[in-house]
Amino acid sequence: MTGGKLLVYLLRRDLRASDNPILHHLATVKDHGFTHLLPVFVFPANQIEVSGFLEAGLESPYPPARSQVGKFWRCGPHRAKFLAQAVWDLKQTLEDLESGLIIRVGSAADALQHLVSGLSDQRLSVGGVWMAEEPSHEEQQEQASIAAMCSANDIDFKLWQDEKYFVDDRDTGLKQASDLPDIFTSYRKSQEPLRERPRPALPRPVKSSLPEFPDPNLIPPQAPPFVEASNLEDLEMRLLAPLGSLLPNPPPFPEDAASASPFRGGETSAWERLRHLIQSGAMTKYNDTRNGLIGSDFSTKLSAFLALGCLSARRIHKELLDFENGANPLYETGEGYGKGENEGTRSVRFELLWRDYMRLCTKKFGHKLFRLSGFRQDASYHKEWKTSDVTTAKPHQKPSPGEIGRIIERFMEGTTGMGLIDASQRELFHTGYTSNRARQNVASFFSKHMGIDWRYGAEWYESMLTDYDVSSNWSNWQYVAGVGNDPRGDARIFNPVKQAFDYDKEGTYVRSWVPEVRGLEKLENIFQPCTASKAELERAGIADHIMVTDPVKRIEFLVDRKPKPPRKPFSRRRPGGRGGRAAGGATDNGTSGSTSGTGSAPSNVSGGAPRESAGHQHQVAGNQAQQPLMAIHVAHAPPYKGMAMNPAGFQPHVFPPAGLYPLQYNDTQWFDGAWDPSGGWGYGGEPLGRGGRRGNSGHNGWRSHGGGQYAGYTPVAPCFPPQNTRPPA
Ligand SMILES: Cc1cc2nc3c(=O)[nH]c(=O)nc-3n(C[C@H](O)[C@H](O)[C@H](O)COP(=O)(O)OP(=O)(O)OC[C@H]3O[C@@H](n4cnc5c(N)ncnc54)[C@H](O)[C@@H]3O)c2cc1C
Repeated sequence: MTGGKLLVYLLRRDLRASDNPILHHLATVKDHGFTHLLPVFVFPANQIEVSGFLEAGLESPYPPARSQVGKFWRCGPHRAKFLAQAVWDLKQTLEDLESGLIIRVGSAADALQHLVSGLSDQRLSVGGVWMAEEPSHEEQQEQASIAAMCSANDIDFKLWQDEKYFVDDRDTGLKQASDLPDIFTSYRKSQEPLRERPRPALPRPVKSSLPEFPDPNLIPPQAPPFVEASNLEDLEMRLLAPLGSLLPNPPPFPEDAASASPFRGGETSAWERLRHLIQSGAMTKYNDTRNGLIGSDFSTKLSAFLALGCLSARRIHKELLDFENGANPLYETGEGYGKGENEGTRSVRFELLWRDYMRLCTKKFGHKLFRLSGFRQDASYHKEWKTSDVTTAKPHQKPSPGEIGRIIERFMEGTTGMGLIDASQRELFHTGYTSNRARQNVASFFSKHMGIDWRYGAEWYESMLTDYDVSSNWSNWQYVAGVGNDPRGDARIFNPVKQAFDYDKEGTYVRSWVPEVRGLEKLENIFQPCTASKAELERAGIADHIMVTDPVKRIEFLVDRKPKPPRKPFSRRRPGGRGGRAAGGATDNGTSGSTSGTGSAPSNVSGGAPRESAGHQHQVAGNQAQQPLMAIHVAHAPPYKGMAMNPAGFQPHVFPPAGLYPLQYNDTQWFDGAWDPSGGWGYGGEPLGRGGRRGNSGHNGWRSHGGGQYAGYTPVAPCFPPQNTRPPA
């Protein structure tokens, strides 16, 4: 091919042939100027351990791919395997198109330099390197190093717009990244109606339409000290071999448990999944089922495909459009075929916009994504996070760094003694997946109940999740940990016991992944085994289990048998106002709430979600119909319960300015309260108006706290003036 001009296309998270702007361009535009195309995928040594590819006796030039804070493998076995399958699937697809893919390990810049030098040795010229842009810090650094390498070798370098998002970057209306609103709802509103926003998906190139793949004999082999994998099994084996045992005491895989996301990596499998979701009606039902914990079809399970770019968000949208418009007979069997957008398809679009938003946050905040204090610019925010690192722990830290280290280990093993958390952590460990509902609870428990440096949790997720995505993972962790873009910050705390009652109504999920509790009968014991009587624990054979003898946290929670008092007639409830969401003070995602007095579970302890549900009102109504008879039990007598609050500095009848103020319950937990001079205290929803009614009964100013569903909380005078939380908004 002397005299030919070769284009190297470096693939990263765009592992697909369909809706791929670079392949589409090469397949459809005549004058791109290249005679040959060499698609390349490099397993990046800083993110994925590549020592399994070493030639015998040689050492890696790269440090182990371990995380910064917890020193976990950055890419654990589930994602490594899924990624290997996705890369291999793309290789086969490109071969079917009469092209191909070469697979390398190391740093992308090193690998490309080696290829460029090797190809020039053969007097073949590399004329260009193209790749799709990624917004995250390391990927940007990688782009810069490849651009520098190209410049040094006099090669054209082109960065393409990454087109795997729902609303294309060029259509958001944001002039620059810093224009992104800090509240998702504001961004969403600026993009609605979502169904009309995405650009059309690009077709898959047809056979022989791509520039010729170079003669394999001319392509230099993998640079030493590494060797190439000979087939998919070999690739998987080399990626998995160095990882060894991930935990000192890994939980055994429970009998009868099954992965909710048992899918192979790759574009082929992504399409199968997408078609199944539409044909089976699962997409249509999505809004009703999305908070499920068990089974494959309660949510789409498209996240891992999206994370690696095996599927683009706008391709999902396109298939949904075809279904809604009755334009593809393949989807005829799906409920609602040809009947336009339904609640399910609308909600899926909504979630895909959340994904966009997380990526735009990465663009806006850059490396702050990984910072302990998160996106917050707020100088008054001084939370002391607990750590297992003796060099950074505060001298007065309790538990000690050593004890925190052990707690983190138990968190990863799933033996904290908190059923929902342990079930989710074991599911994650065994399968690489856990639901969004479970993720929210896990992140909240770790960062808010335990107060441990949330980055350990985020890094563990990075290691374990098959669908790990830098923006979605770190932004969601920040959001739940109260340092990201959740306007409620520290005020949003999930009560994992109440959440288990709400979302694991029969205890099936916890029983499934924590088999030790299968012998217990009562739900409250399953969700927190330490609450069971000695006799019950002995009968179940777990009286000496560490989850029982030394739970990392106890959450006082009463199952109250008292019937719910009648609700205030709707006409007598105050409209609008601040605080909770739609009736019941339910926060995001239809977390159930209650409008009644003592004896009902205050929904806001459980809090909302790092995503709102497009159909939350529907869900809330559903939950209210089956109001759980539970109450949060406050461990200490509430000194101000039912009294007019007279916070320091504020006299009765001298109302403070509108804004957010902290309230305290249980001596340790902090919540925000929102004061609205027109309506009193609201605490529960998003105070700055994400829709919905106030969370509590809030009327008559100070007095409002004592009644309503928040009767269990104890506002105490020392909370004022605000401390340990953000200042009034
Ligand atoms: C602490 C925490 C960490 C998370 N880490 C990741 C991660 O690394 N990768 C990841 O893809 N998602 C992450 N999520 C978001 C969400 O939990 C998963 O996207 C979802 O559970 C994947 O299952 P699904 O595909 O069935 O989702 P569905 O409910 O079917 O949603 C459809 C798609 O919308 C997107 N989506 C849904 N919710 C969110 C969200 N909150 N943020 C961003 N995108 C969303 C996903 O791409 C998902 O596939 C995290 C959430 C939390 C609370």
